[in-house]
Amino acid sequence: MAKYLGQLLSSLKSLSSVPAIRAHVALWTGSFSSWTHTFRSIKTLPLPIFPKSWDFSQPNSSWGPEIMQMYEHYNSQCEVETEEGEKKAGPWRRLPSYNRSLKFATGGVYLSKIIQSKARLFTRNIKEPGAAFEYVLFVNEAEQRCVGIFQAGHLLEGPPGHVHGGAIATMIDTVTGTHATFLSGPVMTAYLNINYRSPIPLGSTVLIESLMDKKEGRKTFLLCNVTSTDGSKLHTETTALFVSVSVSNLIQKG
Ligand SMILES: CCCCC/C=C\C/C=C\C/C=C\C/C=C\CCCC(=O)SCCNC(=O)CCNC(=O)[C@H](O)C(C)(C)COP(=O)(O)OP(=O)(O)OC[C@H]1O[C@@H](n2cnc3c(N)ncnc32)[C@H](O)[C@@H]1OP(=O)(O)O
Repeated sequence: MAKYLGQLLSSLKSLSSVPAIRAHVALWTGSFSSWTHTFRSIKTLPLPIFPKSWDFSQPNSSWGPEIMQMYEHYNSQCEVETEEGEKKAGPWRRLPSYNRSLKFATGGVYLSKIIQSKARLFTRNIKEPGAAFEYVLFVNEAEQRCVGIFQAGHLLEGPPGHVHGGAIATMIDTVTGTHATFLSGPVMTAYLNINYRSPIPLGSTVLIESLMDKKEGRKTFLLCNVTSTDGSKLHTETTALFVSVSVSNLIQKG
């Protein structure tokens, strides 16, 4: 087990220099900037994972005008132009999103003994575009903020015509969990304290904003609001705690 885990982690680290998957890998291996700094010198690498994986955080035909408008708003701030007309990274970064975990480590080592080959990320396992969770996440490192733009599909109904509270909690966990991982490396949700203030109409798009509250040792505390996209309507307020974990302990427990 230790041997496989070592291969997995070294594979994750090396993949940090492949731009298309850098953000995804960083979520599993620690803070983005520290890894890019450490592995900046690696130029050519094998591509053992996600060779054909679909990045679900890009627009599809089911996206309505509201989610598209919000997507454009943040995406346009991912790359900005200097006064000299040169392009450079902007304050926001779009996070890619895949429906599966690692399958192969460097050198083609098959990881099915560690990660079930049929495992799929809960929010990305319904194939019909627009039917369930349509969302995209952006992170702002300087401001320690993360936002999710979420369009709720018809399969997420709870109260008639409105989104199920569990589906809302899932999206809050997704945004805050990703944010906490970005800030602190591998974490587990210890609690989500959610106050539901007003229902979310099915089919609508909402903004999920996660803010860093404080860090105390292994504990990362976050605040998260779900609002209408113009900010005029508050749907939920959440306080969340994530606890840093060692990946090897987690796998051994499982
Ligand atoms: C390798 C993990 C990778 C996780 C990856 C996460 C995100 C990945 C990013 C991108 C992937 C894409 C999407 C992600 C989408 C969603 C993210 C999902 C995240 C989850 O959905 S994850 C599943 C639900 N989650 C659980 O299944 C946790 C079950 N649970 C446990 O596994 C343990 O319970 C644990 C680990 C939480 C702590 O256990 P432990 O033994 O490591 O540490 P310990 O108990 O000593 O606590 C240390 C200090 O935290 C305080 N503390 C602990 N719990 C507290 C509580 N509830 N309230 C107040 N304080 C609490 C203690 O009081 C102490 O505080 P102090 O140090 O001050 O004394």
